[in-house]
Amino acid sequence: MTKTVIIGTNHAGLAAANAILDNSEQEVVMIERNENFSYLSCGTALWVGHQIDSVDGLFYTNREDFEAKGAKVRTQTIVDNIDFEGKIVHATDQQGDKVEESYDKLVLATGSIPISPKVPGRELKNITFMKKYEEGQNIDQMFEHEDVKNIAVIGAGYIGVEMAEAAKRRGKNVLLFDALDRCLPSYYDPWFTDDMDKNLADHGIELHYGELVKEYKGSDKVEQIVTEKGDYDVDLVINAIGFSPNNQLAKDHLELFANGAYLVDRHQQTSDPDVYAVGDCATVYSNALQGTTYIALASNALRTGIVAGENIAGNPIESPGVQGSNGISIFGHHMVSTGYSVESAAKFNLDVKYTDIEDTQKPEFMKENADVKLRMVYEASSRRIVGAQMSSTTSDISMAIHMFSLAIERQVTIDELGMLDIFFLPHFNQPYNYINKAALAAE
Ligand SMILES: Cc1cc2nc3c(=O)[nH]c(=O)nc-3n(C[C@H](O)[C@H](O)[C@H](O)COP(=O)(O)OP(=O)(O)OC[C@H]3O[C@@H](n4cnc5c(N)ncnc54)[C@H](O)[C@@H]3O)c2cc1C
Ligand SMILES: NC(=O)c1ccc[n+]([C@@H]2O[C@H](COP(=O)([O-])OP(=O)(O)OC[C@H]3O[C@@H](n4cnc5c(N)ncnc54)[C@H](O)[C@@H]3O)[C@@H](O)[C@H]2O)c1
Repeated sequence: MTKTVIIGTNHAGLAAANAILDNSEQEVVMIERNENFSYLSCGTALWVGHQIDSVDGLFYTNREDFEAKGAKVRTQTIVDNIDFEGKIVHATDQQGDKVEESYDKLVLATGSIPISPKVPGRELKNITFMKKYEEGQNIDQMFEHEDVKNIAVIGAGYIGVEMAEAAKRRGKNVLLFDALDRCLPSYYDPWFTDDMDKNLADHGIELHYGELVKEYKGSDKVEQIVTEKGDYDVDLVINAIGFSPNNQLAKDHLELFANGAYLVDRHQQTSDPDVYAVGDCATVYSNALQGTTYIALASNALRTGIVAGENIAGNPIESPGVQGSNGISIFGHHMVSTGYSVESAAKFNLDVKYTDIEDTQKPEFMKENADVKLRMVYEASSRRIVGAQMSSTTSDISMAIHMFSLAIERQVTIDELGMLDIFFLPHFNQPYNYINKAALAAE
């Protein structure tokens, strides 16, 4: 019987385990450093910001679910190294005992590690990342203390903006720093982020953009951060300047992408045919770019896990690739995007054009309506869609972004969207939908 060892059992590893266990009779061993399974860090800001009542719903499965399907589960066990020649995983369990597991197939699902700003003072207390459940617990507890007043969030990407909102909702003074001149620069063009920055400022968040932290100061705990532009008193610092792939176990054995991620094919197979890599530790195929890239998202982790698991179970499916679709909702301001913005396309040497529209979802005579802002980005030569960004201050318009995700995957052109059959009913839509209008107006 084929034996598969899965290292790392968060979203990607769990998806791979389910796919193998549900589709074959194979032996599966799951090894995880943490005690808990399946923590949805995506919900941390909602929990810590007291927008949901309890953290319990942020765990969607547990070890018993996998043991019931026949898997051997080792939690609180750290994999120390792998003998790729002898096909043996070496680990240490909670008691400090050495553990060995042989394998026929290996799945690396070791995820990502938050990047630490390399500045003096970063070892001081009250400086934290926001990735693990325990870090969320710690931040939540610190927010309880009245003397923890000033919170600095470093990095105005997804985690930073969400944690800034959470801290503000808990009544803190929030200072949000980013190296670049606006929030969410990797996902949206300024036409969208200008609105989000105004939203953040209107809710009392102090924006410090284009301002790099040079030092953290304090005797035991952090007391001040020093940037090129000033010194600021702080009681807690949350670092959120991005992730890097956790490639520690196989970086000397496998082919790597430019940022260190395990390079995989469309079956999630690495340069060692018996080793698969999934989720944040691996590359993805981008349909917008039509090439390999790195995008750390839970949604990619789940899909890549399924692909690897199905292949190991004997069903040789290929990944359709990803668009990196994502979304954010801050104080009721909703933004969603897929593929590339105009700015990010330039970084990847894609020559693009774009078409914009600001409209309402429904005809003006409808009492309840939604404002919609849309930018569609298309390749200049082929006119295929390579990105879309949308926002609304009133309504959940997120479902439309999934259509753009499919359009990118299937290489639909901007001209095809002009004539796309979008139905009309005043309750839902205008006779000319905003997608049709913007596509017809494209240069
Ligand atoms: C605050 C926050 C909010 C987020 N919000 C969203 C969101 O809204 N939408 C979205 O799509 N994505 C979101 N993400 C990103 C998403 O959480 C990650 O992309 C996702 O967790 C990746 O899953 P993974 O299983 O590949 O890796 P990870 O979640 O990093 O899991 C890797 C696992 O491997 C284990 N491991 C590592 N090394 C070893 C070892 N040597 N031995 C044993 N075990 C090991 C770790 O303990 C861990 O459990 C968010 C992330 C954060 C931090
Ligand atoms: N809603 C969502 O889909 C969601 C939510 C949270 C996290 N995530 C994912 O998790 C991953 C990690 O999120 P993240 O917010 O850490 O990364 P991110 O890439 O979204 O943002 C990092 C930010 O840090 C800034 N930065 C980089 N170096 C800096 C420095 N030295 N000083 C100041 N600013 C600096 C960047 O300009 C960027 O704005 C991402 O892949 C993200 O997409 C997604």
